[in-house]
Amino acid sequence: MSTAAAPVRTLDDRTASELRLTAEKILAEFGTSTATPRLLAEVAQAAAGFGDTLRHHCRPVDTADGLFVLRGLDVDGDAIGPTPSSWATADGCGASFDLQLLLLASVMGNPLAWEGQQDGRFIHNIVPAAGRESEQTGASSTVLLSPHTEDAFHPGRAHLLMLGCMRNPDGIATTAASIRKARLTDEDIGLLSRPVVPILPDDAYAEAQGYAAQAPPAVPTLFAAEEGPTLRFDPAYTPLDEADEPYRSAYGRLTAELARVSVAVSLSPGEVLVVDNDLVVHGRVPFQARYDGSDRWLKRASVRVPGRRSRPLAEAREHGYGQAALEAHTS
Ligand SMILES: O=C(O)CCC(=O)C(=O)O
Ligand SMILES: [Fe+2]
Repeated sequence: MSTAAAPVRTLDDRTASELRLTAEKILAEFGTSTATPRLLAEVAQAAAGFGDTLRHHCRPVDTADGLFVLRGLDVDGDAIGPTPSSWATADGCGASFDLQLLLLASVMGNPLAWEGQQDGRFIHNIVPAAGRESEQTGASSTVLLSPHTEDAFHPGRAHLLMLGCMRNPDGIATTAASIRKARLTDEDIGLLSRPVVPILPDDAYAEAQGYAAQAPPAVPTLFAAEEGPTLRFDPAYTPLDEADEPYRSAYGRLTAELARVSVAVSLSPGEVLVVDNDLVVHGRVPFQARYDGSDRWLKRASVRVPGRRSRPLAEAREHGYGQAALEAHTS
């Protein structure tokens, strides 16, 4: 893994304060960042009114890195208060940043929420939680969070994943590996483009894991989209032992290639990592949680980009394990 510099887009002070003031005006009106229909309508309207500079910074990922870091947002480490001890107790914490992320997400596309994850919230809190150290979810810490496509089990998963940093005192890195940088033989690409094994719901979705109405659909790992290859990859939740040997070894070579091209992005407060979820798998290096209010704290938003054709059409027939993605704005 390298720490090669990720592409950076820096908001100038004026644009950053316009974003912050807009968020704070909405907060003052509603008194909370809880996404009610009225608040979402106001967010959509405000997002549509932003000028060209902000819009330009929110343009699609445009390099083979498959990601960029947006800089210039302001996070006041004292004002945000202590890091919450779990997502469930994070309501109202960092509310201005929640709304700034929601506004940015609304400029980039349509923010997504899941009924079954973090109670349907549009902005998730990623904090280490006691007792969950070794899970493969955002709440873990002592284990490597293996590289994965976000919500890979679902056809309605995000096109873009945004990770905004509130606090990261030990500089713990998010890892990111782009399929556009990986080198694979045509034979491996052919093998991995066939639907052979399913991707099961991850541990953040207890209800979906109990879904038994229909069998899990086999899905391809790689897809040749018009603009280049895309991937759907979550080895921790892929029953690879159901696949034949040639497939398993091709999968192993893909895993090794992703490790080879992986970069480490250590976010500082106010930085937002934007990852193209069709190009890049992300993860996190292990760390020791403190559980004293000073822990690493990220905010996460998921975005659908209307009209994008980066995925197999057959995904439209998947059941999604009974999970529904909720879109913030009717488009
Ligand atoms: O904590 C991180 O850096 C990434 C965690 C993660 O995979 C996520 O929030 O989706
Ligand atoms: Fe993730």
